[in-house]
Amino acid sequence: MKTLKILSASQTKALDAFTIEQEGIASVDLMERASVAFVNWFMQEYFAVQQLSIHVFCGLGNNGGDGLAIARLLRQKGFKVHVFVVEYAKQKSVDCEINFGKIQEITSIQTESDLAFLKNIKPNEIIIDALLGAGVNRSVTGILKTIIEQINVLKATKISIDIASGLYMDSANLPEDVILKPDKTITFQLPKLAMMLPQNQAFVGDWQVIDIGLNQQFIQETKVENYYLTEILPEVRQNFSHKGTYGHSLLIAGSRGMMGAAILSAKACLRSGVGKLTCLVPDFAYDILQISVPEAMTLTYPESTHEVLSEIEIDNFQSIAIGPGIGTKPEAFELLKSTLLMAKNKAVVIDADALNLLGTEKGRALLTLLPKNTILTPHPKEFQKLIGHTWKDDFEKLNLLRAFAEKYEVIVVLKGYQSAIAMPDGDIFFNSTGNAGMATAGSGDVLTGIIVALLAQGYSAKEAALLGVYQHGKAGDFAAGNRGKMALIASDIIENLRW
Ligand SMILES: NC(=O)C1=CN([C@@H]2O[C@H](COP(=O)(O)OP(=O)(O)OC[C@H]3O[C@@H](n4cnc5c(N)ncnc54)[C@H](O)[C@@H]3O)[C@@H](O)[C@H]2O)[C@H](O)CC1
Ligand SMILES: [K+]
Repeated sequence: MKTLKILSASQTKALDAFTIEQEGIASVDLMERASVAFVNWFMQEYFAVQQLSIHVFCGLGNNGGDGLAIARLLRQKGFKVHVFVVEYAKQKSVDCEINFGKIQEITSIQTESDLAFLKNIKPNEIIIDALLGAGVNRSVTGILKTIIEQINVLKATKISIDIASGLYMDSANLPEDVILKPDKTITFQLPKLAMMLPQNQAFVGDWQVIDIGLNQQFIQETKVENYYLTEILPEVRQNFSHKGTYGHSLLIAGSRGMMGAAILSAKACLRSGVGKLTCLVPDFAYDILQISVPEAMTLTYPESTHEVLSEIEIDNFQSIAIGPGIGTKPEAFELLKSTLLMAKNKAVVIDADALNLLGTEKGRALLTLLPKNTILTPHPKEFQKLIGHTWKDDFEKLNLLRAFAEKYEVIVVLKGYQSAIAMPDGDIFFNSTGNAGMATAGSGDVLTGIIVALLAQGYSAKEAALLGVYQHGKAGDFAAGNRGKMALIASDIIENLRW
């Protein structure tokens, strides 16, 4: 498994300082290294547009220093670069001052009347935002606020250095804060927590990490609770294996009008390496299941009663998933309750309607029945129901997610772009795969099928959740590559699973 740690602002500062000390270099040399890394990225991306104007906006701290160094380096490469230094305070940081001294042709901006030139910036030109970086510690005001507001309405491509100016890297901004809205953020060394959260979408754009060679040992030894998951691969399948090696899943899914959910989950499960799958569905759906998913076995229960599970040999199964399409009628509640009572010590996945049922007054009383390390896969609305209230911002949502996983000793996959996967030990992993095409009916049912299959094969709950979410996203990315995000349907995710 490969991850990038997400450090806090103070840890990032300490990493910076440690690298400087350890390598015996001056901080301005680290600034140069970061700027060279940015320019190398920029050359690959924009080499073809060398004749276009680039407008670099610099503040007075080290982010501004980066901007000045980048402007100098881009000019050396032959780009047409205009440099603006916004004099919002009296003093520059030491390294900003040094880079200020190394560059000519700077436009100084002190008042709002200096901003008339902004309207001459054309839509096909590039703006580099080096006004404020990781050092931002208060709401932006005055001339900085005005210039950010005016840059935000320009159509030019905006690229933020390290982080958008005005955005806090590890805490919530005020709703009224003015923050630069970049098309891209090129961040140094490690991703920042702010970049993981939906509320910051407009202030992040597409983000990318560039390596500036900060000290790896320090990163390794730094304790964090947030990670960005960049890769996780399945284990190799053994030559002398048979279907018994890979476990037997029980999938409890489907109801009248929602059998598709059961079928999608079942197919995804079978495409994810499970040895055997049994689907438990209402009696009317027997033929539907048998015809749609011939690889699965089918058990049924009378649609109208909740006396469902008494005949099931629960010990035959290594993993159980419940939820997709089961509906929220009282019978479904009884089905969920009896499943949980039987499933002690089992590897369990809870999704969709099962989450909606748990998210009722009566349902929340069942939370203590969840076997340790149960995997719950809510989207934000379902999670809100589970905890019984909403949150004021995404940072609070993350704290609630962590607290819930710790309290009930479960794993919670909060679905969405960069899904957050919370572990019982308090760690949260953000997924790097997936795309907006996957925001479509049935996508979650597919994820449930994948995860329950991995559990049956003996992956730990943590591995199954991480591997399942990652590969689900990867399949979605292949699918989007084949036919575009808008055309993507949940079945395409199943078709594009590659293990
Ligand atoms: N990560 C690294 O190892 C490296 C980072 N570099 C760059 O350095 C910045 C962080 O620099 P810093 O000087 O700490 O902060 P800023 O430039 O973001 O802030 C400047 C200055 O402004 C003050 N300030 C904070 N908030 C406001 C505000 N709302 N309005 C006005 N002024 C504000 C604050 O007190 C600061 O003193 C990082 O992002 C990277 O771009 C290195 O160059 C390379 C190594
Ligand atoms: K910036």
